[in-house]
Amino acid sequence: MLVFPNAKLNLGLYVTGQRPDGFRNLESVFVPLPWCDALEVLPTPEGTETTLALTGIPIPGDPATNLCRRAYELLRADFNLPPVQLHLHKVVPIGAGLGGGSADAAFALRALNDLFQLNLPNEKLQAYARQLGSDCAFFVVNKPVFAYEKGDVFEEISLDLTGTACKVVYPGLHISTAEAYARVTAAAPRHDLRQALSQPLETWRNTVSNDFEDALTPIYPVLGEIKQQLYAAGAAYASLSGSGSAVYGLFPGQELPPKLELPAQYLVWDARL
Ligand SMILES: C[C@](O)(CO)[C@H](O)COP(=O)(O)OP(=O)(O)OC[C@H]1O[C@@H](n2ccc(N)nc2=O)[C@H](O)[C@@H]1O
Ligand SMILES: Nc1ncnc2c1ncn2[C@@H]1O[C@H](COP(=O)(O)OP(=O)(O)OP(=O)(O)O)[C@@H](O)[C@H]1O
Repeated sequence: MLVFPNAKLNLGLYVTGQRPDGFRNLESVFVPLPWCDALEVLPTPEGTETTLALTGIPIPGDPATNLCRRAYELLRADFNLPPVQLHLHKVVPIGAGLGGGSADAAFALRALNDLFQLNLPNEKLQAYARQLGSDCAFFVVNKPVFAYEKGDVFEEISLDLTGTACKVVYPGLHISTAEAYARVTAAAPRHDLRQALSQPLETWRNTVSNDFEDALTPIYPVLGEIKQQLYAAGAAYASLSGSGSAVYGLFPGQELPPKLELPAQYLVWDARL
């Protein structure tokens, strides 16, 4: 079975409080971004080892702790799954705030559920996904949502950005999520995100913000420079995604986003949502 785990964008993000479990509460709107990895899951005969082949962008850390493998181990513990061959081709940048690793985990759960006909409903898959990371549960249903608590409890919203031209710029900075959270002071949300995002996209610039952007831009000025370039090129809205370092711009009404003069080592994704 071959699946294509996609990334996500955060439209606004407020870190709203400290939780007893050490995590933070947040409020954010998540939307799918069709920048994708590829993940193949094949059953192998009993008696063989489960394997994980990794190609594409190198993933830091021990492959034994790769989120695809952890997703498999989680289900195997409960469902006595046969061994599998996993092959992850990594395309979405890491430490980018795009949820790429989380998507790999959630798509692995979904693929194993389908392949072995486990018939787990989305609520059960989300419960497994939450054990693998706060962002993972979003990718089970993979539709725009207002997310709260750890970013893993959702309320449906009617927000349709389909067809909107979008540019995502990854400047090659790997910002660890834990480091980013450590730099943000929790506070009450400045706006009701659902209300702000129901207004025309051109108004979001004044109402929709990301607390990580405010905390990280003084340390990594390049984030502010990219955002300024996106606005100068005609973006109606531009922001850091999640805890960065990817910065995106939305260009409604345009076929494709304009070209930007950017250093050759930056990764750029240009397409329509
Ligand atoms: C920044 C976001 O991408 C916004 O969508 C997410 O909140 C990050 O989610 P994630 O990458 O799945 O994060 P996790 O793997 O669950 O946690 C990584 C680290 O981020 C911090 N963390 C994460 C989520 C959260 N609600 N509060 C936190 O404080 C914790 O220090 C944790 O050890
Ligand atoms: N399949 C995977 N893809 C990417 N990173 C993975 C994967 N499996 C495990 N990891 C680990 O997760 C770390 C990336 O997590 P981090 O939260 O810093 O970045 P991120 O891109 O914002 O994460 P996420 O993609 O989960 O939102 C990597 O350094 C790597 O060690």
